[in-house]
Amino acid sequence: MTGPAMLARAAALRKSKLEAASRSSGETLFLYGSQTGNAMEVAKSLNAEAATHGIASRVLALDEKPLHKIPGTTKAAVFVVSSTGDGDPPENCERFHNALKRRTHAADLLAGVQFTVLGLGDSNYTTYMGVPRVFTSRLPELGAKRFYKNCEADEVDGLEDVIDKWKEGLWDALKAAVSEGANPPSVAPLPNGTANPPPASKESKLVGVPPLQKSRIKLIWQGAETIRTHGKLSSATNGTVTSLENGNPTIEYSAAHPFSAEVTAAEYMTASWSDRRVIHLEVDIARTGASYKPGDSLGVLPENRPELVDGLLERLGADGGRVFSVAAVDDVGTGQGDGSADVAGGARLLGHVGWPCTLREALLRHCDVTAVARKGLLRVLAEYCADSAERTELLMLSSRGGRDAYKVQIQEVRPSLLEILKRFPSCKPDLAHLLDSLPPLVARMYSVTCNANDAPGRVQVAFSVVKEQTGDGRVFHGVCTSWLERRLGLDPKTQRQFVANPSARVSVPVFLKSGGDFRLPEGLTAPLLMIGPGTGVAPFRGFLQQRRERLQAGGEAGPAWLFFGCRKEDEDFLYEKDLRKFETDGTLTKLVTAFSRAGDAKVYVQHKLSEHAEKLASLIQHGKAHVFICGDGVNMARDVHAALVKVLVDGAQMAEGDATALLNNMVKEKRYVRDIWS
Ligand SMILES: Cc1cc2nc3c(=O)[nH]c(=O)nc-3n(C[C@H](O)[C@H](O)[C@H](O)COP(=O)(O)O)c2cc1C
Repeated sequence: MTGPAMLARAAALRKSKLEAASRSSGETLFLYGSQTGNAMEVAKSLNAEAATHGIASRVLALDEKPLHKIPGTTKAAVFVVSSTGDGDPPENCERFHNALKRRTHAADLLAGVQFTVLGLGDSNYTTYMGVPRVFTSRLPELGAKRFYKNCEADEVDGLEDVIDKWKEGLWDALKAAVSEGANPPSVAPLPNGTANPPPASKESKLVGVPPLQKSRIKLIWQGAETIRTHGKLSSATNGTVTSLENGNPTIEYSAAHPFSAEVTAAEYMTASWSDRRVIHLEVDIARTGASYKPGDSLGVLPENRPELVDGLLERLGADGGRVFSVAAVDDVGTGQGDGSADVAGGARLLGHVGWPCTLREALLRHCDVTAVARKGLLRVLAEYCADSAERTELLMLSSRGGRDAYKVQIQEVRPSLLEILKRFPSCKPDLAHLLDSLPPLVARMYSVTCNANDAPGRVQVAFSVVKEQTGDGRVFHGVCTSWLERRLGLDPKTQRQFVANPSARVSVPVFLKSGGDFRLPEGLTAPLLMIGPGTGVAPFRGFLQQRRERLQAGGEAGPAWLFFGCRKEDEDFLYEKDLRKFETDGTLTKLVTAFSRAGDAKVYVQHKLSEHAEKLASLIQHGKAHVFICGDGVNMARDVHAALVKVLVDGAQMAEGDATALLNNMVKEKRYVRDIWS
């Protein structure tokens, strides 16, 4: 037999073995990649619902189960994935997503695995369904077989209805998929509604209570010794554990592996009398050896408020200083809980917590305890109420029938986990179940606002201190930005600025992330149209520093326009001095400002675009301009897009359809790039 024939035969043999292995065994998985918790909630509730259909399954974040551990152990997989940034993978599926994209796998890597993909996205983003579409195209290329239609749920249409409709056919298809071959794994079907004993009379009137998302994990309490053997630093006094690297150019830093960067400068950029606070922050990254370009972002890993965490520990009656490891509840042989063994069929559960660690560390740095409580979490909390009225109330809030109450009492009022537990005093949740139900505390991304050569060894970012009025008149403080403000010792009332102190250095855990297509075009000739209201101006300061550097090296340059918007010239004109200087030294051809609160009528950047319709239309149509939009709010991006269509209609007498087609084409050519957040 020739070499290639032998290889082909070996591959065929491997494929049939794999197929046979996963036909006769292998589990059903709901795998999610989720940044803000939607996909996680959907996957967890699908997993809980599967039990009501008699299907035994497991739910995992994608990075809890490496790609190479899918074949052989997995029979059917339902992937529920979203995108973040500009078509970027959520933090908890970065590794899986990157592995999936790699072109070096055997074409039959996933032979025998059956799948379907539920993508969550928002069609306002340029790279709509960026990540889910990687899954829908790569899984079959690697030999996996689709057992049910894929679905794309768009935030614009509302996720729930689309997902409910898609779910209708899912269960029969999944049952058929898992029962193909011998010994389908199953559980006795549970009655629809609660997965628990017959409800009390008031409960029985509730409509659409979701099935309970069972705990996947148990906690294994350990001595502090474990921490030392895993090379982490521990502080016996406050029970916190940190695994932050302090500078090693060979390491690639990421959310899972941040760098502890010293703060070198920080100051308010907004007036002392303004209720809006924007902070310019600079950190030292010289020791990382990392490089970046304008358009990239700095990820910051925040901490919850210590008082909140201590209050939670007290309410839970738990000792925050105790160290724990994690094992799967159904773990039989593996999962020694010592941090070295994989658990649950090759998965490392609760990977985002980075166990072993203390309970306080987990709640302080790894679990989000202030996010809007998901219905799945409320359903879990209901399970631990001794008082039946409290249980019924929590079940109602988690139910389909309680949709309006959930909106008002949970989404609008935004109670933290501690506030919910205080409202339901009889609730004594199991710690493992609670930790497994809390969403991860994810990194917050801030656009780099400088050019590397203008701030050697440093990175600068700008961020608004987030505060929102809640439905009951309190103020919700953004986790990361208020943590940074506190950590920097800045005081908005006195406008106290940060002063670097060598004997009391302040550091924050960070990592850099590529901006993808959000880049200053090569060369100088293409006209630039930059639209960045508020902190959306941040990347453009970097673009303009980079452009100035290129201009100094000589060469013909096309025009560059910047549209900036804020409330008032003397209140929140971010980087005013720098922007004006760019205009006077010729880096910027024109700086157009929109002050929304300067006069009687609100003026925004989109209004200013219309004022320059003819010139802008010519730059876009004939000059092949590159258009960049950056800023807070999907609405802003939508309004600016509509204004650009109008610019082409009014300024170049194009038909509306042609104007839209031109802009869509520019998106494809990467000449129209947006970086928006909400
Ligand atoms: C900062 C940010 C960036 C986003 N980027 C994209 C994107 O590039 N493409 C897309 O289709 N949806 C994008 N979305 C929409 C999300 O994918 C969508 O809201 C989804 O429901 C979030 O699911 P998750 O909570 O599981 O992460 C973005 C949302 C945010 C907040």
